[in-house]
Amino acid sequence: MKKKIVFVLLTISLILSSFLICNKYFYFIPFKSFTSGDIFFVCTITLGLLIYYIKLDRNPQLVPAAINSEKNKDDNLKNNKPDVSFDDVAGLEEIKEELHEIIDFINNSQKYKKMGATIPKGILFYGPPGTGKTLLAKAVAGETNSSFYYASGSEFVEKYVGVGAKRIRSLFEKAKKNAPSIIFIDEIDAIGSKRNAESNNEKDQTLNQLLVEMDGFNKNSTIVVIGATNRLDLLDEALLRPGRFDRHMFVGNPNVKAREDILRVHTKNKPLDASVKIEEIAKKTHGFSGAQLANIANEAAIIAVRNNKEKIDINDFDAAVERVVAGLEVKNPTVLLKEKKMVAYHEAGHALIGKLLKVDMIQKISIVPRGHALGYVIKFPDEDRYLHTKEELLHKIMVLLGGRVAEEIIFNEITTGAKDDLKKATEIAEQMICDFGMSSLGNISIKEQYVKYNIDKIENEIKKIIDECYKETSNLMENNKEILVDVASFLLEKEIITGEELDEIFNKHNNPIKTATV
Ligand SMILES: Nc1ncnc2c1ncn2[C@@H]1O[C@H](COP(=O)(O)OP(=O)(O)OP(=O)(O)O)[C@@H](O)[C@H]1O
Ligand SMILES: [Zn+2]
Repeated sequence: MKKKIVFVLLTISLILSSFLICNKYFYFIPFKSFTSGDIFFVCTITLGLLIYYIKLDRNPQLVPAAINSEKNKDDNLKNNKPDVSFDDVAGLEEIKEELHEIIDFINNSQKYKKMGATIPKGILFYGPPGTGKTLLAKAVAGETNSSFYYASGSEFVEKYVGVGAKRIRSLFEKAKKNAPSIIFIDEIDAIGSKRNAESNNEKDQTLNQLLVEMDGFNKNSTIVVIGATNRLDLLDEALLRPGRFDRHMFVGNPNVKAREDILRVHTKNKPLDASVKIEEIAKKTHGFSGAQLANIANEAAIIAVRNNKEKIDINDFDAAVERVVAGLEVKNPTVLLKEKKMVAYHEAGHALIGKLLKVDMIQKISIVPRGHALGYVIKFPDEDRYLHTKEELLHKIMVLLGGRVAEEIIFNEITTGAKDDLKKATEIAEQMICDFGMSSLGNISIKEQYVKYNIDKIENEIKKIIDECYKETSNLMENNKEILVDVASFLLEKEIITGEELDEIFNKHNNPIKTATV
């Protein structure tokens, strides 16, 4: 507002001073009586207004644009009472159990207040993306008939000092007005990451404001703030202190039972053919997040519609899983014959080592290009595993190296196709050294901040592990070269090979030699 008034005054004085100058030097009529002193006076005022206007422009709280954008962002905060209950959240039983207490606090807050108990203010959900953190927060709001305010941490990150803090303030004001409320702040690490000497002032102010708000509320109104992050380790200690986000709940990827439940929730309203066995799909989707499973159910329905089917059958689900794993099938790919051969051997290399070392169950190998991949192996572990031995990790690395080793053994040439394999293999080796104490550096864990001081030693160790695995993989593959050739030839001809067909090829060769000594 202030800026607008200044702008109008500035415009008037600019017009007036231009008019007076023109009047003096070009002698328009009728204001010949103005003196140079008058002109100087008006010009000085104009200049003063101009300087004031420019200064105002640099002050963020008063910039119309900033206020405007804030308004828009506030409008994005969904002020509603979500129609989501715990029945919509599959799996995550322990978390739901813990949240029941919070729900009771909100639903019967007077009972607790009478006893002098304070209601928990902040809950932190952490874990990988797509695991249902937002869904859980909405369900808490749904179960307590609370207003739900969604905000993403990145919305508060602004260039101008004070804008983020102001936004936090207005978010809490709204929540208080409509209490009971659940405020959900996704990606809270965007504002709540550890403060250090290089921190920027704006982020610190925003975080401080959040802390102040959290310390101040709940005397009379019932508000629970739920934060979500993929990285708990990045958060500032101040945020995790008692009275703030002091309840931490890990929301992880679902196990086989939970995957089954999630698939059931998302196929509830879909017509399924008798061929669809949800528990089988759950077994084949190890490592998938809830969001990916929801996506699979939806994709399967879309594929069934495209094929003019009345019901969704197992083929639609298989195609949907494949699409989520490997991306869209590339129609009419222009892959050269030599490239195709390379890809066939590369994928056969992964499959051969995988089967020999019994790492995961191979469901399908394909050299039909999808997404960025020219070929791929779809596999799933026998069971959900939480512990891995050193040997198992080394075997995983060997399977990843299997593609490149096959290229080298057959073509005496290596390709760029192993890029992702090498990245994953290196990551496993690095974890073995820095997290699991499984290298010659000893039974130690190397914290992230100390990695840079030990980088040479770590790189040496990584190289040692990868080189050894590579050598073992080469030996294993040389010893079973015939199986490799058979699998690759089958792939070249048919482009796709199923788990059963792979078993048949293996069964033809009586004694695969499994001399991996790592
Ligand atoms: N446990 C679950 N039960 C049912 N559906 C789920 C579950 N987990 C995820 N989903 C589905 O996945 C979608 C995305 O999940 P959500 O947005 O809650 O994940 P998130 O953990 O908040 O992800 P991000 O960290 O990326 O924000 C949900 O809308 C829901 O359809
Ligand atoms: Zn590969």
